[in-house]
Amino acid sequence: MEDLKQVAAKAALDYIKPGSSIGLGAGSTIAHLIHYLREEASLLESITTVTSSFNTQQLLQEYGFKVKDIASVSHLDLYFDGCDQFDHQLNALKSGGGIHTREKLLAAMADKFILLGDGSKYVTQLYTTFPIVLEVIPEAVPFVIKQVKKLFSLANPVIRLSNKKDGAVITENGNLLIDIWFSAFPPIDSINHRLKEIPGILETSLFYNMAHAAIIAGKKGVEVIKKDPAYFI
Ligand SMILES: O=C(CO)[C@H](O)[C@H](O)COP(=O)(O)O
Repeated sequence: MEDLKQVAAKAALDYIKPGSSIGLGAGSTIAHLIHYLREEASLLESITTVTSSFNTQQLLQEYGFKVKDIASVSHLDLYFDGCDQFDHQLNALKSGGGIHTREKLLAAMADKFILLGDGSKYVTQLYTTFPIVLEVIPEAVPFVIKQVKKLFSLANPVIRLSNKKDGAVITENGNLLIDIWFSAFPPIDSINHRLKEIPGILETSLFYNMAHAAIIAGKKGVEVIKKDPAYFI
């Protein structure tokens, strides 16, 4: 059977011009895109890449792409990333990877932020099957948990634990992750503002009003969904 993530990744190639600066996120769809980019000699040699993901960085380096450090970049032509799910307004949850702070940084510096995935990721509205994740400085964890419970009666905030070692997951920035499980989401246009008023929270995994377009592959083929129909990608 055809791998739809692979189909979406191949379609993304049409939007990448030689010489451009490209940000790449995490996951299997992005890995497929990198495989396709490698097959295009004019792109492999000319594009500059930067990534939010350790695994993606390993792949890019193995294939000989030019990879810049995030700290040396303030602008990107394009940022491609997968997600756990996204809605009709292109609001996305990027909760699984635990690297959303870096992902959001790269998404924010790109002229065009394009989500990639198979059709299963596209939902009418975001479901609570995924948590909203907070990256939190270690000293603030008990305070943040208390404040989240006060702010949202339907929230269950839990520290993300590692299943590969004893203890909590520690992010690349030396912080902890708090998964907030909701039985129902509060209005999503207010969630980020409300959470980010709590001192100690670095970033949330809700990418609200950030993506410009999404390329998804389903049984009926590839669909490009644009936030603004007049938007050119
Ligand atoms: O947002 C993410 C994690 O938080 C990843 O981009 C997403 O999980 C990748 O998914 P896939 O492997 O289906 O491309």
